[in-house]
Amino acid sequence: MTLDTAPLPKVLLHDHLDGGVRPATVLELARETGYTELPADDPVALGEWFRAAADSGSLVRYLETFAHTVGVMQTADALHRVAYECVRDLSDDGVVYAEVRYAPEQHLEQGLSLEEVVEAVNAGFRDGERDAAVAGRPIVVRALLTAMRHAAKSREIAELAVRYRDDGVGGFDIAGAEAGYPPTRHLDAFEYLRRENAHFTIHAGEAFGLPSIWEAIQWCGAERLGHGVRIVDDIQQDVDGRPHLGRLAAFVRDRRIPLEMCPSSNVQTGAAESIAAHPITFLKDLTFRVTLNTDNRLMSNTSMSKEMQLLVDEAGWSKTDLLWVTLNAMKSAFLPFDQRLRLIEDVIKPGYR
Ligand SMILES: O=c1[nH]cnc2c1ncn2[C@H]1C[C@H](O)[C@@H](CO)O1
Ligand SMILES: [Zn+2]
Repeated sequence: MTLDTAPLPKVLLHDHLDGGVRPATVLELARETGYTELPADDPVALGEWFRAAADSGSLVRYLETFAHTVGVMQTADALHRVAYECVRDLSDDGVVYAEVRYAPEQHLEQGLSLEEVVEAVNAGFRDGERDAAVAGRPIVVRALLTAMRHAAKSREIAELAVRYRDDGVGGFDIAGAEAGYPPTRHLDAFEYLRRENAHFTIHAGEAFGLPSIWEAIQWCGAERLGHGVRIVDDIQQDVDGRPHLGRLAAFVRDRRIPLEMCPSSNVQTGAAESIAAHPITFLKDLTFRVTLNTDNRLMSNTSMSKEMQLLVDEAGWSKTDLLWVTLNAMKSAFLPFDQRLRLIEDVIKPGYR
């Protein structure tokens, strides 16, 4: 029997605002804001350009494509529009809770302050939530503020995340090229966040392996891992195929550290060979706290429904597996416990019955 993933309630913890802009919106904003660098001039061709360019097998080249979305997201109106459309697109896809991240420091080119960036995005999220509810597809959205790991603004962005924590911001993250930029470069930001009882996740174990995951958890105190796929390097299989977890993998599983896994993105950057061979299935079978995510809907031409469908069609996932990752994600959200529980009992479980 085929399984239609479209109607299932979904929870999304790892989605980049600047990686999910509609192609038609990129074109319109480029026209409005005078951005002249776009590599195509119709929405279909532009969408295809992003997907193909991101299909590079390298995280560094994959990240180069963001110049064109960040380039058109430099005004309050543009940020509001992109945030609003993001919420509407996610809710139309059946997402009931989402954490959407972006790097405020990348949106200052035309004179916005960090606060103005956050407030424009927040306003777009709130308007999107309101209209989605009116349309009968309620969704809760929180922002995660990202600092770029090659830059030196992480402490400032961490303070920004704390300042807005009661106003739509769920937590903090670091992203960007991983090799050469270990998370401990930003230890100061993470220590500050811990003292402030604030939430944070770290992109780790995507383009670089176990040392990055180990630093993120044991030095920086990450609550969740962005990707974390390379944790499989710490799991050996004996001749009978029985898995043996190393100390770090065992720690990640025993502590229930959530892995924000993004299968299509990983195939594009070369972190996984295929959807069928993606470690998410192996780790799910080993009962790691796996979650399923989109990463960049534009660059991967994907959605939560598509990521779910790919796992069903190419990796043998069942509806029970999809419910499991959805509950894992809701349990791991940077949202107060009572609100998580309410979404689980009132929305997610009924939606899978
Ligand atoms: O998968 C990723 N790994 C590391 N960095 C990423 C990934 N996807 C997006 N980014 C970067 C590029 C964006 O401009 C930035 C903020 O969303 O985060
Ligand atoms: Zn990411």
